[in-house]
Amino acid sequence: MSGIHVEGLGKRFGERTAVEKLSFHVRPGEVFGLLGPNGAGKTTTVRMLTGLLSPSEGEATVWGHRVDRDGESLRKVVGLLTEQPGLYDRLTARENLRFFMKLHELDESKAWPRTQDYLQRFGLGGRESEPVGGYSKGMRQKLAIVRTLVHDPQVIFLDEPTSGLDPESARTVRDAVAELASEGRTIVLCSHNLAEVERLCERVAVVKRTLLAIGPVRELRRAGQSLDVRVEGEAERFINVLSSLPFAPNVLAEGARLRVMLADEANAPDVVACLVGAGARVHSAVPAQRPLEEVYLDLLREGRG
Ligand SMILES: Nc1ncnc2c1ncn2[C@@H]1O[C@H](COP(=O)(O)OP(=O)(O)OP(=O)(O)O)[C@@H](O)[C@H]1O
Repeated sequence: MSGIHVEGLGKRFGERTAVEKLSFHVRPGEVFGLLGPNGAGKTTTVRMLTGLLSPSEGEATVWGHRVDRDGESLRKVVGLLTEQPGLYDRLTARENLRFFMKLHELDESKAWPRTQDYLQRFGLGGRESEPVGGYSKGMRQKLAIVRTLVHDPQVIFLDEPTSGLDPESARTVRDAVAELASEGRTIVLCSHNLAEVERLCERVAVVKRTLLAIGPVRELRRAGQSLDVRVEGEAERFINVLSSLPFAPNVLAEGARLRVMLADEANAPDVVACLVGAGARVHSAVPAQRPLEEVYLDLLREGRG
């Protein structure tokens, strides 16, 4: 069974419940975003899914390996980039990578060419013999990602992979993430950078101890949709007629544009018909997606308590 299957997963630390009744699936080759505020249980979830913590309840399989009992085989198929890169400053990049190859009991003659290919792609080619202590933050992060790939894992968990990177390095890392997914690997991305999540992830789960929402980014952004309408002349004069529609939408006007908030997208044609009936010349009417950040903050507000 490929991909990730999580069913009713939970973790308690003494009196504190860090994760509760979490269920979701991640498909092979998918980049899946795990979002949530500080302390929401993302790291705890990732630690359970990589075999570092045992769940208090529920079940999960990662690429067919049960997280609660197949620890050894699980570690062969998962790669984990934690917030702290965990590299040895006094060792060179090559020595660091060799060390992790040994930990994974890999045949270095096979693992090294593949690893070197990633070093090249990440712009670290030719710097392998330098001590990591002299690397910039971006170089360290990229090396840390290469380190998570030494054993050619099918599933990769990335915790804040671009935090602290300059825009150019962040972009290299993002391109690399997309490329890893295109190779058929499954990627779980924990990030507070919603623009990055929007760019990379097909689907996201928003968690706060438990699951608040899950779905394709596009669909989440469509929830509570609004319609952007461009009319001829000042749009303000149509506010009253639209507000008196039976479903009483909230309407904002700015110049020739109207933003009409709709609870149900099926009402969009009624809005256009009403405007035309009131004498408006409608140039365009397009559904507007809300920024993921707005959707996310609303979900957290609703899920409070
Ligand atoms: N080993 C532990 N012992 C006790 N409590 C813990 C332990 N690990 C995590 N917790 C608690 O579990 C909750 C979830 O923490 P977790 O680190 O999983 O959140 P997070 O979503 O990763 O947060 P952040 O975005 O800040 O990294 C927090 O209340 C945290 O204090």
